[in-house]
Amino acid sequence: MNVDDCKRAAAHLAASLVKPGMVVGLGTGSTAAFMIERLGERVAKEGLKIQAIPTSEESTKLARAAGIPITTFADHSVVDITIDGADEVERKTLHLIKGLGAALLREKIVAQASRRFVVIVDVTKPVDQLGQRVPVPVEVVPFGYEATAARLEAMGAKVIRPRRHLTGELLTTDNGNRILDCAFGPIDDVQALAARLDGTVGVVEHGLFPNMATDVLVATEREVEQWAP
Ligand SMILES: O=C[C@H](O)[C@H](O)[C@H](O)COP(=O)(O)O
Repeated sequence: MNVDDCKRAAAHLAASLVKPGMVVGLGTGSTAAFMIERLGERVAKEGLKIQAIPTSEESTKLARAAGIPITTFADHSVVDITIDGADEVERKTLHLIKGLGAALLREKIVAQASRRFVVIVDVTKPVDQLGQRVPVPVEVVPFGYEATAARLEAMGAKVIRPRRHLTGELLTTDNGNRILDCAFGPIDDVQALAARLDGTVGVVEHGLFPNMATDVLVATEREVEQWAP
């Protein structure tokens, strides 16, 4: 199995957890895209009746193309299940880093409103310590982002600023903000760092998701392992 086959395997197992009548949070990214495609197949072939809250404009487009009915928090304050990818999963704690796809703010809003938050990853994502492989994406308001970057650097981050598209164009999130990727290196106390980022002026949200996943499905070459906190 290549990486895409692994992502698809985890995505399909997660999609099988969705039951008729559920409000479903749709994550963002390449792994979540396989799950959206699979849910679309279930809607078309089994007549599965669900309503979905996507976590990005990109996932909204995919859901519409797949024929999945969309709803909003105006009609549903609680989400039954959210299925989303991640950039790193800490093996011992199941804390996550998310947001390399710039969708972290809506992803966190939807995950926090969910009864169950199922994370789907391939075998490249688990790490011993968060921050080991990827930076922490931090969504900041455009005004004064240089000052915000300086604050983040004072907290020990090497800040790559601000994120651009591959074309070189400055990235604007779905919420009109910027992303500063903050390399902290291996993070000893994820919750303490999350609290400091929460308290930083100019920071809208960050990609640390401590104690949020209720299930992590990790696809290896041979099977999909199911981890729980
Ligand atoms: O902002 C993006 C999200 O947090 C994604 O869920 C995360 O980057 C994982 O994406 P992928 O499944 O493409 O590796």
